[in-house]
Amino acid sequence: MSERVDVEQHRADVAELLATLADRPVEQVPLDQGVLGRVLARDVTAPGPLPRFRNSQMDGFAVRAADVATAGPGAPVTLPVAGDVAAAPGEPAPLAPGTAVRIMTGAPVPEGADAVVPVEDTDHVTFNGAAAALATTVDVARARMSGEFVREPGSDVAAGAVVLPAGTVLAPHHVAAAAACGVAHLALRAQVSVAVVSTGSELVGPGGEPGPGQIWDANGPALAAAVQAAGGRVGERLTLADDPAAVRAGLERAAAGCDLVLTTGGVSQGAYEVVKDALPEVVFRSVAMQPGGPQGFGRIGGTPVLTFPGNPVSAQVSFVVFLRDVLRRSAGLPPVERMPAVLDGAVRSPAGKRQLLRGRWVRPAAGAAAVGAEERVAVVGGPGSHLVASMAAADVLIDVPAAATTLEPGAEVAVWPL
Ligand SMILES: Nc1nc2c(c(=O)[nH]1)N[C@H]1C(S)=C(S)[C@@H](COP(=O)(O)OP(=O)(O)OC[C@H]3O[C@@H](n4cnc5c(N)ncnc54)[C@H](O)[C@@H]3O)O[C@H]1N2
Ligand code: MOO
Repeated sequence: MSERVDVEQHRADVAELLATLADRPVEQVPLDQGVLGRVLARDVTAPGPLPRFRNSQMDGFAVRAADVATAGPGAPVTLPVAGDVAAAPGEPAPLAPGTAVRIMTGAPVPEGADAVVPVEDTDHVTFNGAAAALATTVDVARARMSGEFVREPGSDVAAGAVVLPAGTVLAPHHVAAAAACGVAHLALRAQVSVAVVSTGSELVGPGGEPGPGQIWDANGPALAAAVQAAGGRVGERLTLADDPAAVRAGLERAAAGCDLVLTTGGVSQGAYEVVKDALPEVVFRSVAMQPGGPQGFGRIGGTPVLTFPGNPVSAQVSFVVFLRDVLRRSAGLPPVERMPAVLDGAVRSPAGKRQLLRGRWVRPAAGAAAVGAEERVAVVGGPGSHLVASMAAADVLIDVPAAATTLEPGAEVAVWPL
C-alpha cells in the first residue's frame, strides 16, 4: 500500500498548482450584473459632486431665511408664493426677495433661497392632494436658519473623491453609492472560471427520475454553490457516465474553456475508477484524512485539475480544506480562518488519519453568562462520508489531529467554519 500524504502537504501542493490563479485580470462589470460579493479591483471615484446640485431636504417652501427670521407660533410671516418646484427636470427661476416658492424633496433650490421651511410649519400643513392647486400665499410659523433643509452639492461626496476603495467586498449599499454617482461599471477582479464535473453512471441530475441503482447528483450542485460562495464562477457543469473515453473528451473540453477543472468520483480502488483511467497525467494519492482521503491533482493540457472523491461529504470537505481559500484569495477575499473551540462531548478517532468531523456550535442557554464563555462545539451525525443530510446541520468541521484516538469533553480543537 502506498504511503499516505499529510493534509498540509497536499494543501501546499494544490496551492502551488493553482498559484497562477492568484493574479486576476480586471474586468468592467455593469452595476446590475451580479457584482454582489465581488471585490473592487480599483477605487471608485465620484465623477462629480454628490448631491449634484443644491436641493431640498423637505417638502415645503424655499425662502430667504432673513425673510422669516421673526416668524414664530402666533406670529406668522406671510409671503406670496411665487412658484412651484418639483423633483423633475429643469432649473427654477431665482427667488425674488420677500417671496416663497413651493418646493418638493429633492427639487433644485432656487438661487437666492437659502432655507426650506417644511410644510408642517406653515398654514398649508401638507401638500397631499394639492398637486394642481398652488396657493397664492403662505403663513410661515417658524423661523429657519440659513442652510436649514438645503442639501449642498458635494455634501455627501466631493467630485473626484473616493467613494469605494479598492478591495471593497460589494454589498447593496456600495452599489447604491456607485449608482448615485453615475458610475455604471465597476472594475472587478475577473472570477476564476471552474468546470464542475460529476462522474458516475449512477447519477441523475436535479429534477431527474432515478431508476434502480441510481441516485441524484449531490456533488455537482454542491460544488457549483461552493465555487460561487468562494468568489469563483461556474464555467461549465458536466455529469459524465463511467466511460473513460467520454470522460476524457468531456474533461478536455472543460479544460479548454475554464481556468480550473474540478471532478468528483472515480478516484479510489474500484474497478471503474473512470477519472483515474482518463487522466494518466494526474497524480493520484491517498491523503491522511477522513473524509476526503483519495485525491488527485495535475493538469489537462495547461489547465489545472483537482479530483475530489465521490462521497458527497468527502467532496465538500475536500473543497473546504483544499480549494476554498485558494479561490477566495483569487477573488480578493480573505481566507476563512480556522478557530479554536472546546469539545462538548468525547470524540473517538482512528489513529493515523486526521478526522474532519461535522460539528455544531453549542450556544450558551439564553440568560447564561456568555462573558468569557468558550466557544463549544458538538459533533453532528456520524463519521460516514455519505451522511450528507447530517452535514447540512453542521456549522463547522472539527479537526481531530491524526495522532489522537480519544478526545475528552473540554479538549481544545481547531474548527473550520463552513
Ligand atoms: N477498497 C476501497 N474502497 C474505497 C476506498 C478505499 O480506499 N479502498 N476509499 C473509500 C473512500 S474514503 C471514498 S471517499 C470513496 C471515493 O470513491 P470515488 O471517488 O471513487 O467515488 P465513487 O466510487 O464514484 O463514489 C463514491 C460514493 O459516492 C457516491 N457519489 C459519487 N458521486 C456522487 C455525486 N455526484 N452525488 C452524490 N453521490 C455521489 C457514489 O454513489 C458512491 O456511493 O471510495 C471508498 N471506497
Ligand atoms: O476518505 Mo473517503 O473521502 O471518507 O469517504
